[in-house]
Amino acid sequence: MKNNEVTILGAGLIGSLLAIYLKRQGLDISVYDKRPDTRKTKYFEGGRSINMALSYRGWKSLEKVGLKDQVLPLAIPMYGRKIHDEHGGTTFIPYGKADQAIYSISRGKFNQLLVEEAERLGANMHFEHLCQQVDFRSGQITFESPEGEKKLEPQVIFGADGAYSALRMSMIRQIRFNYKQEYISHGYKELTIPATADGEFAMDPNALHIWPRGKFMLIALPNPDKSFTCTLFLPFEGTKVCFDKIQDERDLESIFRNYFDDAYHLMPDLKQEFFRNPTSALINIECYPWVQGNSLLIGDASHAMVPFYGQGMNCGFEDCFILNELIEKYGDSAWNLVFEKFQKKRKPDTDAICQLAMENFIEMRDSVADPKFLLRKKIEAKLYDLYPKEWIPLYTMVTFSDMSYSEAYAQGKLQEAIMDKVMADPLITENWNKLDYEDIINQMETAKAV
Ligand SMILES: NC(=O)C1=CN([C@@H]2O[C@H](COP(=O)(O)OP(=O)(O)OC[C@H]3O[C@@H](n4cnc5c(N)ncnc54)[C@H](OP(=O)(O)O)[C@@H]3O)[C@@H](O)[C@H]2O)C=CC1
Ligand SMILES: Nc1ccccc1C(=O)C[C@H](N)C(=O)O
Repeated sequence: MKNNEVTILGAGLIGSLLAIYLKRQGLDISVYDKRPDTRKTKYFEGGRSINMALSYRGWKSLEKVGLKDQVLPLAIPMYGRKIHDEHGGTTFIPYGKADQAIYSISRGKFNQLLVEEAERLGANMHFEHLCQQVDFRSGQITFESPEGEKKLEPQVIFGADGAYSALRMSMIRQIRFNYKQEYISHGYKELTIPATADGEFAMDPNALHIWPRGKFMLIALPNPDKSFTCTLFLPFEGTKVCFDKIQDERDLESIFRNYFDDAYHLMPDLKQEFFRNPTSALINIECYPWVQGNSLLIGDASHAMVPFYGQGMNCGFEDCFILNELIEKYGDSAWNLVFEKFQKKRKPDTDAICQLAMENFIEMRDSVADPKFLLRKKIEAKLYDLYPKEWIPLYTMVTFSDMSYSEAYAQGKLQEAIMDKVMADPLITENWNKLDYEDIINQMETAKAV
């Protein structure tokens, strides 16, 4: 049956925030998710969750709908990376200026908060509804639900149903839909560092901990219950240290004692968790167009990225913010125009952040262990101090600003080329304080003008 409803597929972080934005526009919203309602049933996430890092774009999108203060208690500020070397030593590398942080947050409670707010504003939430397909000719969606098969014909459909989107699958069957997916060679495993016996954090809670080991790494992000969610990233196969080579507890112990000894002593449940939790894959998805008839893909459904920049959620939230601005500008009866403007504006930006996320893996697992990387960061921080308009470090543009991702990417590449030249000086370690900073800025201005 045709109706005036707007239907959102997926009640994940993006689907729920989108429902909040659209309810505030006064629209009639129904959200359908294949999962059970996690507020009513104990739902096991499957031991495959990675903590997210909320940053400027995410906070800005939450603030716009009045949610920042409610979310803050769920989040822990991390002011920089704490690098753990193989001998148990640590180095701190700040993310930005002293008061700039990214915020560790886990998906469960945060998602519930967004679902509750959407419902409070009047969105109709339907759980255990698996979207099977969308027929673009009739505009009909088919769901499988506990009451059996259901068919709906909403006015507008948003696919916020994640990396394995059913809406996108239906679009793929249409003509001229470009689609690219890539599984990277590494997978991940969720592990835990629990609170200590006296109920404290086992490590500094205000940092993102990294054990960079070249081709692989372990990371840990803090939780409000004083535990850390750790994620081990290893190649699936083919290297000395890979998931394939960890067949039993002895293999596991030997790898942890060799490479992550300080963490090993903080992980009493390592063996159970390692063999119980699944090894999950990491995928990058780019596709276009995002619009088909009355339907639009948004969030991971249109641009699933690897997690290494901590931008997947922030980018999806920014999608909602930008879409909302377009609705405010063109009205909620001009969906075709809004969707067209949205995909044209957003696609270069999501391509840029997908690429940056891939590149940040190499930085996290390898570069951060190199003393020259630290020096490079120091020089860039000084340039930023001296010339705050002319030189903004890439990490700052992506994480602490809302400059478009594509602009940040382009500017970042110019800066990278100039810094490569600066760092090539064999005497750089002794010279760095006496560098001709003005000349570096002039090089940047020339590069921008070309
Ligand atoms: N920390 C983590 O472990 C995770 C983090 N994220 C973060 O969230 C960000 C945004 O994710 P978002 O775009 O909201 O996607 P999500 O994957 O978080 O949410 C999509 C929602 O739609 C559900 N769904 C999937 N297929 C269907 C279907 N056919 N019918 C109905 N519902 C369906 C999913 O259930 P189901 O999940 O059961 O498939 C999920 O609840 C990501 O970029 C990432 O940063 C996302 C996933 C995991
Ligand atoms: N949340 C994550 C999950 C997995 C991997 C990385 C992150 C990060 O946030 C990385 C951070 N932005 C960094 O650059 O140090």
